[in-house]
Amino acid sequence: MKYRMYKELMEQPESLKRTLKAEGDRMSQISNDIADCRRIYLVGCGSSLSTCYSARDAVAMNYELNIDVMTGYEFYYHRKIEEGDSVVIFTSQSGETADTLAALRRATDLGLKTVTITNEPESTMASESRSTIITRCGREEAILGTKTYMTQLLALYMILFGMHTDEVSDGMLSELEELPDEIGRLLSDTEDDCRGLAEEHAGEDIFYCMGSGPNYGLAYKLAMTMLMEGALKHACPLYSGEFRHGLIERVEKGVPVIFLESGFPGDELTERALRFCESLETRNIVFRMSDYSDLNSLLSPFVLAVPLEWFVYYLAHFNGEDPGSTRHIGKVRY
Ligand SMILES: N[C@@H]1[C@@H](O)[C@H](O)[C@@H](COP(=O)(O)O)O[C@@H]1O
Repeated sequence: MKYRMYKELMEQPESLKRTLKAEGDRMSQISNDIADCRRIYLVGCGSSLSTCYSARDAVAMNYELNIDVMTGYEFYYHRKIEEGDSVVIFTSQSGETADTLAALRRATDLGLKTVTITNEPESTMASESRSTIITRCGREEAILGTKTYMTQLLALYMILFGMHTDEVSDGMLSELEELPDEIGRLLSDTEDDCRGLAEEHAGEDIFYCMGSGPNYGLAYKLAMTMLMEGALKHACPLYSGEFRHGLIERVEKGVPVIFLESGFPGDELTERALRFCESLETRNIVFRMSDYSDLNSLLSPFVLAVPLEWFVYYLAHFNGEDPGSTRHIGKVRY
């Protein structure tokens, strides 16, 4: 049986391709416009917030930029927001989320440069923001965000790496162009294995999800939207380095822990946590970038998202749930 989300998953390569084509020039124009900004705020909620974490952490591994990530209401209520040479980049697939919209209005009141990355050209945020990037996904129904996640992340990487002119950014910008094909390949190559993995773990109630560097953002998305919203499972995200400050006391034989590993410096801690978990015989599920793609490891939040999407899709299926549906909150209204 195929749920509606299936089609949206399959549309990810085309959405990436269309977004690159239609918005590539505007993204590099924004990179130039904000190149001298002293501080960059990245603001979003849920799946959109996760793209902010990943982009910040990918950039931080290469450049010294002042980037703060905040949820919509955090930005709204934060007493001190640096004014002057600051830019606020908002991510909201609907362009209507109340939290993020409140933050946009505060940024506008403060006279800050604002950029909104959204999938809805007619949304309130698109009309109130100084600049906009429109991700070209067509309507997305799945609560957890699939193609809008991929394209938002693409836009953030394009803008933030595009602020630099050196080998790292040139390499990154050209590898981003390869993503549509790579994501297409992964969609067909990983479905069967991840379906099997989901069947094996269908009865679990909770998953701990950890990653380091740019994979933390993906671990956050995995727990908050993919597992909790999509598969209706309990889930908890954490930075790998935080393992020994809480979870270490809770892991025991049989507890499922998902590890995202991409060979980042911080993955030394991911590996250490994995070895500890192995010694306790927890149920470890490991997603390694090197098993899936030869692209730059900084692109692992795109690459690993695909097997995770299949895992979550089938986890919901084996529990009799529609992975794209919602019980309470509803897809943000348009
Ligand atoms: N249930 C949805 C999440 O899945 C989504 O990530 C978030 C942000 O939505 P948007 O990206 O439209 O601002 O809103 C709701 O909480």
